[in-house]
Amino acid sequence: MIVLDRLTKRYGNAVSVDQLSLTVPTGTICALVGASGGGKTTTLRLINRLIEADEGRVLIDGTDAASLAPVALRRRIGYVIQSVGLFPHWNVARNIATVPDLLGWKRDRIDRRIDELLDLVGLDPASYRHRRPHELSGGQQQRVGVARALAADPDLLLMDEPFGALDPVTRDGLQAALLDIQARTGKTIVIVTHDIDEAIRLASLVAVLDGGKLIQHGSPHDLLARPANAFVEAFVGGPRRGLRLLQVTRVRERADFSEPIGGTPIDADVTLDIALERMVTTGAHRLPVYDRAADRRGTLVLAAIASPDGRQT
Ligand SMILES: Nc1ncnc2c1ncn2[C@@H]1O[C@H](COP(=O)(O)OP(=O)(O)OP(=O)(O)O)[C@@H](O)[C@H]1O
Repeated sequence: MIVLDRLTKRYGNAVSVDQLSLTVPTGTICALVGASGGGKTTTLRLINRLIEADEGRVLIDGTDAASLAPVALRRRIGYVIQSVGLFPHWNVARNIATVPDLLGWKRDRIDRRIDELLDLVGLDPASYRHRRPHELSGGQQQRVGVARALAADPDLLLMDEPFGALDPVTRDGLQAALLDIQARTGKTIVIVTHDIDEAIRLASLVAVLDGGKLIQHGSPHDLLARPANAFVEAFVGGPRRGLRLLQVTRVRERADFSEPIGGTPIDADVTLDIALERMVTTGAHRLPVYDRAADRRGTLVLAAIASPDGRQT
């Protein structure tokens, strides 16, 4: 678990991060979002002490980060940035081995770890191990950046706009890869993004920052359903808030399990946007639903999707 406790950073008279308190439970992906200059990058850098706080503390599993030596901190926290920051004259393997080398791991352990990580991020070790960064696409470089950050098996991964510069298809693939890595490793991840759709897809906890202050935090559904103020409302949704709500609400929450109908069912675990898409493309106003977890069948009607509180009218 990571706890930010009244974290504050000033530059001259300007406050970049202002009394920021936030708890990120272990195994959670937390997205820091908000307008440009809101203090997202500064917060990330305060967590791994690339910059020092003027006030407040960062606790990593109960330990004050200020009490950890820099090498210990680097081992516990992986860091991925948009420009990747791979060393251009080192090959992929050596780039990934940066922190294990620093920690004095034995050669064969490092080699095993490099192959394991390349597999994890979806790059074939035999083809990519010896390439230099300029022989990789932007998306492949970003995958190597993630592998490097995970090399010493840190508890916490900090990612600053990691997929920001990539085309939508590559970005989509890397988001899926990150979700898969998180599911397999259970890492705690804090990611800065400008892209609210990325935050909604990846994070179970979204923190909205403005002027260095935490304006609201909660699940994507919380923020979309109950934005705390006009800033959050405009930021998380604007004219697409209703559509995004469909992306974070599951069919099971709106289906009626008392009256099943026949036909090929839709999975109760999929989100309402998928169900609506099926209704639009097939012209159906009701869909059969199957809830695998409870082995029950039901029905989803169009009116239940449109109703904000889930009641059918
Ligand atoms: N080294 C610095 N010296 C002076 N001011 C700084 C410094 N670093 C950041 N700031 C200021 O702190 C504020 C927060 O910056 P920060 O980079 O954390 O915002 P951000 O939310 O990450 O923005 P963006 O989305 O544009 O990357 C900004 O007003 C910025 O100008």
